[in-house]
Amino acid sequence: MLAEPTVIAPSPLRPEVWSNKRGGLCEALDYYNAYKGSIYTSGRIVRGVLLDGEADRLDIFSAQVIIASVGGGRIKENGVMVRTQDSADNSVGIESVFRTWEARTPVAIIAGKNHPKYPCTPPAVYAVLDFFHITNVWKEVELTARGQFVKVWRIRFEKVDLNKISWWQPNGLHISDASAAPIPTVKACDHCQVQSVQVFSKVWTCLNHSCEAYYSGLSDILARDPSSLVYSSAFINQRNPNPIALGSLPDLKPPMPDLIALGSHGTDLISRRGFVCQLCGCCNRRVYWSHLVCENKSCNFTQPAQIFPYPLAAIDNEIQLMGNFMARKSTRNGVNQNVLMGPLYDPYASVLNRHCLTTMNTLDICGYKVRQYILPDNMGRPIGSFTLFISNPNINAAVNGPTYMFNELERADIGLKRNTVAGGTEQYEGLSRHFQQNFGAKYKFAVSVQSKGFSEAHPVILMGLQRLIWAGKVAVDVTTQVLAVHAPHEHFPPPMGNDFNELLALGYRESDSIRYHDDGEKELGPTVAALSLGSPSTMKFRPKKAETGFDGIVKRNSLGDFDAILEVPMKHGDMMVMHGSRIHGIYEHSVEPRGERRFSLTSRFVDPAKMASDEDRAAARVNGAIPAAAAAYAYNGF
Ligand SMILES: O=C(O)CCC(=O)C(=O)O
Ligand SMILES: [Fe+2]
Repeated sequence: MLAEPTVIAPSPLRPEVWSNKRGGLCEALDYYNAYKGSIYTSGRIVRGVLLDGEADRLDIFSAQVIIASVGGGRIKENGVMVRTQDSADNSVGIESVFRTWEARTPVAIIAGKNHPKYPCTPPAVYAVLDFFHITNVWKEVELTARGQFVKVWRIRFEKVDLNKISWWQPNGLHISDASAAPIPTVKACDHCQVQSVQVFSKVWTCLNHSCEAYYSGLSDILARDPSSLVYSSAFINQRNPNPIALGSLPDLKPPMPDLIALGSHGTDLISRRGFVCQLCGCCNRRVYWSHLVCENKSCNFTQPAQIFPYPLAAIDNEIQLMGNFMARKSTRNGVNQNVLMGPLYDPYASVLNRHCLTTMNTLDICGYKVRQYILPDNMGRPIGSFTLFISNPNINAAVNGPTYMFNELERADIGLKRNTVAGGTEQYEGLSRHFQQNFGAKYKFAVSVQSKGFSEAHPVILMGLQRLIWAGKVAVDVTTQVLAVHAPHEHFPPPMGNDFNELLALGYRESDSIRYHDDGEKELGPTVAALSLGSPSTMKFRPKKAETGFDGIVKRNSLGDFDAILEVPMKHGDMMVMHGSRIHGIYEHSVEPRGERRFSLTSRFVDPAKMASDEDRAAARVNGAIPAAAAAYAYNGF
């Protein structure tokens, strides 16, 4: 049983580093990047340990010594986690603990607010204590709340810097001179000859759990009164020689990264890390594209992010690499091998399932190479089209063209931010990987995205909107004509109908991507168009898992998901149009940027008549109205 929490006073000292969000720790601290579990390892060495509600009766949380348990299966019983199994000797966690003990490297310890032995009022959900070194690791027998005996690993940590007052217990026992500390009894076992320290107050026992004499002398106490087993004060108060030079410790409170010195251009991985606020110590995630903002509501730290222009030569290089990747893939998939397939020969896609994609079309429209793929249902009936407008250097370099738009978006702050993913509490709140800002009518994406009216949008948004309206209409016209000749069918979607009244701007940094999803929200018109700016990406389609009609036509992977049936590159200046609402019932799509700075502008028609509230309808009318200023950017392909 865990001890009843007692009323404890706040400490007069504050932690240097803290967070109310697990994601804040993980994004800001190199020594704790684990979203799950209590141990963070890298290179198979423990860098950080998080101690929270799952503490045991014998765990110790004192000013300079921490004793914690690791491993063992637990289940939740009456709201409390109860151990049900012995801790394994060969788990990755315990092996890393032994390796760390041997390597004598520092371990940062973080206290969670639910630790039952917190010696002061927890100042935050998570508060970093300090760096510790491991002094002992041993296996103990513990009586669980279920009345079962299980074996658990215990680790004794000692603070590295014994001269620093511990904020969590400033009045606790601080021993600064190891030679002044008591020395616990150490004895060799008569049976196995292995030396064990006397950990318990009552009696010495052999702690070698593979020895027959393990726990000898304790079985009586365990059977009669296990709660009388407590640690010996000499064992707790001992101070071991510190193996770590203070000057070699990493920063407990890392400084703001010097991105210029690191050679960062501003959207690479090194620049995406969160940061520890130098004013208040809060661990922050990188939430905004163009700013660093402290997430502590009572702190006002904010700083513009350093994002330098991304050279077009770098984008060309990324296109080259993507081309190599896709060529290898298309050779493997046989996409370009089988010339006999005639009209299905496609030198562009790296995945193309010929049994699935029955019609394909290549056209020249206003300088764009336009490729169209018809998507079928599982009976082979066309349900929609995917049209790609492939741009070229002339189109990209034109006045108000893609290169101008890209450069403007690099400089402007259009409000891009990561939004919270539904479901989590504040403590475990998840953020989308990429950055978003919606314009026009409200669009409920997987996450709820803030929306601005087109009248307050940056001119680039209006330029994008005009281009997408043009591409949408052309793609729908081509689809209609092609199908009237080749595959007239009642299942095919109706024409576009309404102009777009919504535009979602997305920003992707290095290694961001958007996982498989559909754009099938019920309020949406049948057409979705997107303009790609900057780094290239690949877009994939696959039938949804439940579409069993595709079995035998499309392979499934080990998770049971279908393989992609189509994968195409989208490069700087390219546009794509998905037409046909049923596409989103049957298929899902994903986008994987293959470079370090990409913006996409996607437009849809969100039908006010299908919105949930009058308020949303009114907002859609106001925000979705295209302002007169947009006329300056009207686009007809040239
Ligand atoms: O980034 C893109 O090009 C498309 C993103 C997408 O699929 C979406 O916004 O739904
Ligand atoms: Fe999408």
